[in-house]
Amino acid sequence: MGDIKVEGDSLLYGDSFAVPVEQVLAVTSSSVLSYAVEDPVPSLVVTPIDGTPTGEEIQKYLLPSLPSHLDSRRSHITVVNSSTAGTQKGKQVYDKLLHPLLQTLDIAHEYIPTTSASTISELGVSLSTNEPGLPRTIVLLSGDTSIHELVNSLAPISLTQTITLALIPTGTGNALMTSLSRGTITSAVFGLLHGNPRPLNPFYVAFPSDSKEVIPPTVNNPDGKIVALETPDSSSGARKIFALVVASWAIHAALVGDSDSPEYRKLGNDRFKIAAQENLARNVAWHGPVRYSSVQSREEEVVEGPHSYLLMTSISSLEPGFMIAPTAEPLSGKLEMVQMPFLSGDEIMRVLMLAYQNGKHVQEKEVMYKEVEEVRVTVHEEEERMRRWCVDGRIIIVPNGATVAVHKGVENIRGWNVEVVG
Ligand SMILES: Nc1ncnc2c1ncn2[C@@H]1O[C@H](COP(=O)(O)OP(=O)(O)OP(=O)(O)O)[C@@H](O)[C@H]1O
Repeated sequence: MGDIKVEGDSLLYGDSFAVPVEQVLAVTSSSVLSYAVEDPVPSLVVTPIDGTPTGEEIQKYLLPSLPSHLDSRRSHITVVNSSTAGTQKGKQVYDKLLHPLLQTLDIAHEYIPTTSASTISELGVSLSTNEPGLPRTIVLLSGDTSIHELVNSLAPISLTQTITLALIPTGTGNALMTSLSRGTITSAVFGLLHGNPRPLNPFYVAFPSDSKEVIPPTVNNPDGKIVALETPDSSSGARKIFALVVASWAIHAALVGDSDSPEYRKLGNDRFKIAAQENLARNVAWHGPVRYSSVQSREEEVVEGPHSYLLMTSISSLEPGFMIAPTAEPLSGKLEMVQMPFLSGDEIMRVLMLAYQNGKHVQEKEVMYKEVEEVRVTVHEEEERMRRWCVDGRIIIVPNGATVAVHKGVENIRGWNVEVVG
């Protein structure tokens, strides 16, 4: 028996123990749940207590009852581990931290480790064919690509259902969770326990029905392939892809596309850098009018081009330090557009390097930076490589003369309300 309280940087329980507060995950009526810093993943530590929480500072750690999304009587909880994500530590995160945590809190759940590149999409599809029952909570141990795949595999439904996603960043990039200040595994687990679900509000890109998708090389298919672009609502005309991070055309899409091609893959980790250098050295311009309605004016304006750079995003930093859209607010539904006219490779590089200085590039006269409702681009390019778009890393090729529309965030995804807890 004794008081349990926060003093300075420690959580104290009588004379028995002290835990650094940043390692505390939760204080329940019978235990302190914290983690031990271990390589390569933290592990759960459960310390039984029989004391009274005291003081204001301890409030944020208290877990008097389970939130609805973690209460297995009120939600169907599935943990999915994207096995190949990042450095493949998802299984250890589950074994050492998440599974013991869920067990200690008596949270019944199913566990699905991915066994192929289609496991996540299959889960997404199955959600609409299952009888509607309890609301679904999906804890996803993954990077951004898996989140994109899950959201984009949801089939249309007529009666709205809600899915709560709890994202634990085990991928290479983790741009979405980093932008939500939950970029570490333990901060995300803290968010899972104490955070409230908020709408994901993904923006979307509508491609014409005769667009194609580049499927990157895999072990079984080392050359990759190009297929017709299909989405779950393909029958209704335009192909809508929901985006969590980025949609781009021009040099950004070109270098992402090149770096994923079989030739560049052989270059290993340097491939993105080399693709960037080579694209900058080409000094080519992309042609086609960019029509946009800014939130400020709400009227359609046109930039005729030619262009070097066009990127739309809902998050501020695509990678740590690279602040491409300084005023972006993740989950807000807001969409920012960054455009540059045709510039030399050296100029593009100079301007983009300013993004590493807290997004200073937006003050340059060459950069157009706007919060937009919608951007419509009509692509006029003969060469296929100039008609490539990038959506969250996927490469889509549009026909010459096609118009691509990028629309700000929406709450409803083909009938689904997808929320993120954190
Ligand atoms: N067992 C598996 N075999 C083949 N592909 C898999 C398997 N498990 C997952 N995948 C695929 O690998 C990709 C992993 O993407 P994920 O976003 O989780 O990690 P990442 O690519 O390392 O991170 P980021 O997208 O943030 O850079 C997804 O496309 C997923 O479907």
